[in-house]
Amino acid sequence: MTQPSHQPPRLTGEALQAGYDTRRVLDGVDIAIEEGKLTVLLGPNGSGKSTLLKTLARTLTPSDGHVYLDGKDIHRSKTREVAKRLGILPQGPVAPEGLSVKQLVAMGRFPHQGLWQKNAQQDAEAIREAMTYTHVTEFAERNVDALSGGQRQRCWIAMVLAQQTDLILLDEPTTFLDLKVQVDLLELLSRLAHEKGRTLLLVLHDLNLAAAYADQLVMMCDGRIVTSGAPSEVFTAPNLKRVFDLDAHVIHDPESGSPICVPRKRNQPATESDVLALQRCAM
Ligand SMILES: Nc1ncnc2c1ncn2[C@@H]1O[C@H](COP(=O)(O)OP(=O)(O)OP(=O)(O)O)[C@@H](O)[C@H]1O
Repeated sequence: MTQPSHQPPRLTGEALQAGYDTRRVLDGVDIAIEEGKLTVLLGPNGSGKSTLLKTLARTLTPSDGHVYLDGKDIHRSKTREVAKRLGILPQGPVAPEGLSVKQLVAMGRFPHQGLWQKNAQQDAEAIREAMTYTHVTEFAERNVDALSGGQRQRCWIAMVLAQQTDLILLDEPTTFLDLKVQVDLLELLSRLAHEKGRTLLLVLHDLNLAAAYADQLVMMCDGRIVTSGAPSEVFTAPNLKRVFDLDAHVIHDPESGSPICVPRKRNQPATESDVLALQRCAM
């Protein structure tokens, strides 16, 4: 895939407070996304991962604090200027009705197309590459809304890749994908970071895939960052308990050394209310 032409971007958030109407979600978040690395945000449902991603990507304005992209306040920067540096795939995107896959992927090129300035050849090449990388070329002419959840997800990722930004933020990109495709996607994203120098920030729910592919893990709970660092440092049983309230053993993959969490079976005897709940399910 074409090499980005700029220096790797530096994205930082300082003392971020953000939320929705009167509801505060982020409560004083400081974060620096490492350049040319793959960083994964982990945390339980509702802990503020998407809110942080949106705030860093400029789609949500913080009530306090700042986000800096290459030293410049992102919320004071122009949309097109930011879109040339940063691409985001939000959670559960919806395509306009009747759009073909190729048209969707082509939407990723908008920051590169001025009113008077178009580079059709460069656009076509970026679209072709992104579709090849995500294995959606065979669907090119089909309507996005006629694809399966996993096929559609790959098309959205192709759109973000076609944008050819140095910084890529993806909110739960592996949703709907079967395990093999999840692994393929994470391999691709990892290559983009390590071979092409792109900076990636992902929200993932699969703890073991996150630990296997992330260079950096950022663990969140209740709108705050609890801990962050290399998986070998922070993917520990005490941290999993602290962040997810999960009782688990952490073992290590004999080949790669990556930490793996194995939830501990409780083996508790069924209570009266468990039996009643099972009976209700059987009715
Ligand atoms: N548009 C919104 N309006 C109001 N509240 C919202 C909105 N989006 C999220 N929230 C609330 O903000 C809190 C944090 O949500 P957020 O989506 O950031 O969490 P998350 O960690 O990404 O969760 P999940 O893993 O379930 O996707 C939650 O309590 C959620 O209900």
